[in-house]
Amino acid sequence: MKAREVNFDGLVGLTHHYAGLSFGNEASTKHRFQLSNPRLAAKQGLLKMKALADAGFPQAVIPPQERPNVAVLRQLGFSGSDEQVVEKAGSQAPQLLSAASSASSMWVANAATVAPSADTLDGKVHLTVANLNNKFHRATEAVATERLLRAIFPSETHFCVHEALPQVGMFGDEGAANHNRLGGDYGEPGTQLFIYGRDEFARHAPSHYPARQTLAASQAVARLNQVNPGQLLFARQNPAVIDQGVFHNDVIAVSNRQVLFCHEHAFVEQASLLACLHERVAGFMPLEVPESAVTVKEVVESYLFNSQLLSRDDGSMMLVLPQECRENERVWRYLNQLLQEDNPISELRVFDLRESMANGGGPACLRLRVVLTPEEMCAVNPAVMMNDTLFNRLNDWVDRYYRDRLTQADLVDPQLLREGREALEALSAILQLGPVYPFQR
Ligand SMILES: NCCC[C@H](NC(=O)CCC(=O)O)C(=O)O
Repeated sequence: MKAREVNFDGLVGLTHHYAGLSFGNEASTKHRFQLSNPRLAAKQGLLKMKALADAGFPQAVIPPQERPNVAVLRQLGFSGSDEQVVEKAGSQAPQLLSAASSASSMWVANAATVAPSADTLDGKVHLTVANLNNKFHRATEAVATERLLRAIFPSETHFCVHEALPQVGMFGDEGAANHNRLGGDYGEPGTQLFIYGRDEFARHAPSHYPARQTLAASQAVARLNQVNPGQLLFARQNPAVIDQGVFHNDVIAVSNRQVLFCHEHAFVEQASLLACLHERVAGFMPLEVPESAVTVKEVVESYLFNSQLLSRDDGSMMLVLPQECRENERVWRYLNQLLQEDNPISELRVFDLRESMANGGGPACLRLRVVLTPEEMCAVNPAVMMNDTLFNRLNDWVDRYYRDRLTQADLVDPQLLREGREALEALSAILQLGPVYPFQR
């Protein structure tokens, strides 16, 4: 039995809403204050998980975090009972209540950077939690993410979960969204390609939008994860595309095994990076999309590269795309042409993820890839693995607890806080997580 890639998808939380919190992420800015539908959002995500599990791709789920985050509001000076804290924040600083209520932990590609055991010096699977330092609402995820990952990967024989890097801009780290692994079979040592947008020492940075990932952070993550130094590469994302809304590398590139599917403007000195990958990766196959076929603007609108490239046993690959790709004529034409060409991609699969997409999160943002050997797989908390039973239970759970409309103004409702806690109490039992949530302690 060989190692397999397991996709862990974030389950959308009960307070999913559009607050325009992410400067540099154009979808977030564009949909600020629009009406959201948390129930639909959670169901759209669950349907993707179920469909991929049914198609034979190992699939698991990562639960949402407790929101509103009362502790962080207390840290900002709001006081009284939990309900009073929320009420005061809502009336005095609604934007802070929004940040403390964001369901952004759903985008688990930003939860951590993972190193499979085939790549590490101690032969364990390493996961370094991302500090998400660039955005306040996201930086508050790190502590709870660590706790959740420990509940999902409890075995210290097989797994090593590292706390996030220091919370400072110099070490801004956004996790797996800026990390690619290339190679042959999943269980063989791979080449880990870390992508950064900012190098504080060299003063490389875009001019308009922030670059969230730094080189210093990527290097620290590689050290913590004990990646064999011979398997490491660091490359810089093109600052011009960050300024066009490519706030994470997974908005402009996706890799799987020997394939790197990316735009021609994705990286600085792209030709030499690809030449280096040709030397390192046996059978390396770059699929570079030219600007003449799909512009960077169209990339950002359609999320073409925020797709999942999944391997079948016969070596062929399926590309999992958001429906926005089908709705863009030029993108869809390019994709159908790609299917005809000589490459492993043999199927396109489209999902409606509109609720998440409107905040800038596509199929790839919603999943964290973890390569596991059969033995490591057995050491994962089995209750998080997606199957018919879990799918039905989670759907019922969503029906029972989630609202179907939410605006920023609703966040102040103390009933939402109570609903959330009741729901997470039930969820932690379904997923056998133990008392992971702050209100349970
Ligand atoms: N990988 C996709 C991450 C999307 C996420 N969006 C947000 O947080 C938007 C939240 C809001 O604006 O309500 C981000 O930008 O980090």
